[in-house]
Amino acid sequence: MESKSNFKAEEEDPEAIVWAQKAWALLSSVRAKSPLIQCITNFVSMDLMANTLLSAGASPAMLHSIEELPDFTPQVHALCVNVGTLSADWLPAMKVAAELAHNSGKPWVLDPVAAGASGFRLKACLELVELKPTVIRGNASEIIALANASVGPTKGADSSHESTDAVESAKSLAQSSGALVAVSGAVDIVTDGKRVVGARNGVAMLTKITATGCSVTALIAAFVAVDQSHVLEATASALSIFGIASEVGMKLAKGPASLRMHLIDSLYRLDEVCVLSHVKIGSLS
Ligand SMILES: Nc1ncnc2c1ncn2[C@@H]1O[C@H](COP(=O)(O)OP(=O)(O)O)[C@@H](O)[C@H]1O
Ligand SMILES: Cc1ncsc1CCOP(=O)(O)O
Ligand SMILES: [Mg+2]
Repeated sequence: MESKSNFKAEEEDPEAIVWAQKAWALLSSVRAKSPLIQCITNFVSMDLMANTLLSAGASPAMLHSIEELPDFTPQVHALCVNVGTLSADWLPAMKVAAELAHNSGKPWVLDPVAAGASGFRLKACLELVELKPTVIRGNASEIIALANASVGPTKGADSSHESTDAVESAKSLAQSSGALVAVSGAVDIVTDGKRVVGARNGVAMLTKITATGCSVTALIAAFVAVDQSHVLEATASALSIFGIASEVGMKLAKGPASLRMHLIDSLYRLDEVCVLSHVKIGSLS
């Protein structure tokens, strides 16, 4: 473990140390407050998403029955809606939950999985965007499809673009929707339509584990839940913290399956020295 005395970021880049301190403060706040995060998500991601939230200190509830929403959703600290295994019978509950969260002043985060894969999915995602998500987090292809409102050649849940290809799409989607938009990739990009911030943590092998994108979206919901007034900072910090957990986990992993395990263990064990010395967040504009 590095010692704080070896840490030179403060002398080298004052902005970097401010970001690192923010990320640590937000992770500490999630651990202290243990926000309740409702997840309406796909069948593939339920396990990893719930375990990601638990290892970060949050409290997950994978609850999607429309009959329960009026009682439950107003009580949560944030909502995560993910359309990964969308079917027509799930969409009404997603919309009702989004409206309940919005009307209760609770943040909600949209993951538009494979938004451009079909007309049905694109229309559903655009209708959800109308319901005022606090954050939209997708890969580059998903954000480009949403910003252009277009179905196109697709790799399904995976991206066929680099995150840097999607900066203008992300800015325009943020401006048109009022949401903070995050594009994941080798560089995670976060924009409110004016500011653009990049987070450069993470390992490429995350793309070989299904549902890591879904899980980092839920982690964003937990970070925004504990600091609703700084959505951009909370989103960039969640992306960076998840990336750091993967970097630490990668040192012990032999491949995707063991990285999945070490990712969760590392997220649970991250300490201040590790976070302060690993955060790589900075302005891109
Ligand atoms: N080339 C890469 N290098 C490092 N981290 C990456 C890379 N690609 C994606 N990631 C990370 O993997 C996680 C999932 O992102 P991504 O694969 O883009 O989402 P999705 O699974 O929704 O397509 C994010 O934490 C992201 O930062
Ligand atoms: C493979 C797959 N198919 C439908 S949802 C899903 C999981 C996608 O997870 P992620 O977007 O995090 O890779
Ligand atoms: Mg995804």
